[in-house]
Amino acid sequence: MAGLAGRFARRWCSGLLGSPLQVPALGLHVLGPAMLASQKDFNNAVSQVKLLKEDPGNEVKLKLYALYKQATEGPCNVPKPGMLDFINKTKWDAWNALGSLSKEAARQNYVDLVSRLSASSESPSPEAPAADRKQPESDSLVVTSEDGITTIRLNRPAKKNALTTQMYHDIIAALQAASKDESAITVLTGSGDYYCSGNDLTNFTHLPAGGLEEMARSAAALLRDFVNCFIDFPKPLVAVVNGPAVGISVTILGLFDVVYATDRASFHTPFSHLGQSPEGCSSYTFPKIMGSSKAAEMLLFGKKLTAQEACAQGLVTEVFPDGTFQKEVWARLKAYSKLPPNAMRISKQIIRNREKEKLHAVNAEESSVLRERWQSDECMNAIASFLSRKAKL
Ligand SMILES: CCCCC/C=C/CC(=O)SCCNC(=O)CCNC(=O)[C@H](O)C(C)(C)COP(=O)(O)OP(=O)(O)OC[C@H]1O[C@@H](n2cnc3c(N)ncnc32)[C@H](O)[C@@H]1OP(=O)(O)O
Repeated sequence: MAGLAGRFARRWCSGLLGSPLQVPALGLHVLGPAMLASQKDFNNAVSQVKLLKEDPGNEVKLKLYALYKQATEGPCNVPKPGMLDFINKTKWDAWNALGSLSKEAARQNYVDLVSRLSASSESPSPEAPAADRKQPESDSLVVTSEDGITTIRLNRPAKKNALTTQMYHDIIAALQAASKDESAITVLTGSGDYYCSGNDLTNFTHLPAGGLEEMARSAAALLRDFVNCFIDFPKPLVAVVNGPAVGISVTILGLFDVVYATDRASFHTPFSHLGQSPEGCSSYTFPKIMGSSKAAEMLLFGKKLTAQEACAQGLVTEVFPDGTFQKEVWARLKAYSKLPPNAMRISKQIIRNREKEKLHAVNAEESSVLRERWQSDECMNAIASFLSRKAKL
């Protein structure tokens, strides 16, 4: 069996390497004619592929192959190979998946992909920023791609990774980019001793010209967009909870596929203490995950769970000793990231899709209730109290 698999792998690789290489069906650029790559750029890219220092892997080679065919011959125009002709059928599927993409757009996507591959194979950093991704506006978020994993890291350790308004925008952009990049898995984690202390409470102190009402309106709109990105995220989404988690960083865990936590982590949703109400679809996901009374204890009374308790309630997938947490979790994720990405994406779709409509409705309702809450005396007093250092949760 192993011999057969080895022969298959060798044939598969040489089959692809023998052909000019190529983009994801996802992430194809739709560009105006003025921005498209010339034939010369394309020819250069075809030559460049042969000079790549590292083997880009079969997935990428397949993309290169499909884009090359589309760019040179147009939409797939040959009969589908038989079921048992694995290699040619896979190549045909990849080409056929490009549908009616124009030759010019395929050429551009091929050139872009090769340029990303060349840049990453020249990068000296073991955890290089994804070359095709616009980096976040501030240093408070760091996005990297390596080994088939895109990692979105909250990077404000001095403030326990509290989420500023800019960070919400940057996370939205990072998730949108990750949904289209070549990684198989996306991870959210934190720098320093905390995973995240939730919404930065000073966000509420930057009052716009329209006053409190306008602040609440725009925060509710941003919250809704932010949570929608998690609901719609198409690839496996993993939380690597490296320390305590508070507020919205806890509630959105119900929208992740897998949650790994250090035994130092805790999970705290002190909404009533803050005069606020649940968000991140937790009013729906938490009762489903842990039952209504356990969910009520967390969401109404702000009961803080230890990592072990959160795991027993089903909010956390697995807890690791803090000393080996990073090593164990990343080794496991690297192994998972080698699994066929399309199979994982499709399986996630089957698991999640029937819930999506419901989750969007819940998100809309929670955001609208919070819009009112943020204008309440209870909420204003709690935030003033935190800011004046009278209260710590
Ligand atoms: C678009 C808008 C969407 C809004 C969505 C709504 C979400 C709801 C929520 O997320 S509710 C949860 C809000 N979070 C909190 O209430 C946590 C507040 N923080 C604390 O209680 C504590 O800081 C702590 C328990 C997280 C950590 O305590 P510790 O004693 O270990 O550390 P410090 O308090 O000294 O914190 C270090 C500095 O970090 C600042 N900081 C921590 N968390 C926040 C935060 N959420 N908002 C603002 N600032 C925060 C803290 O003030 C310290 O700053 P300093 O060094 O300048 O004093």
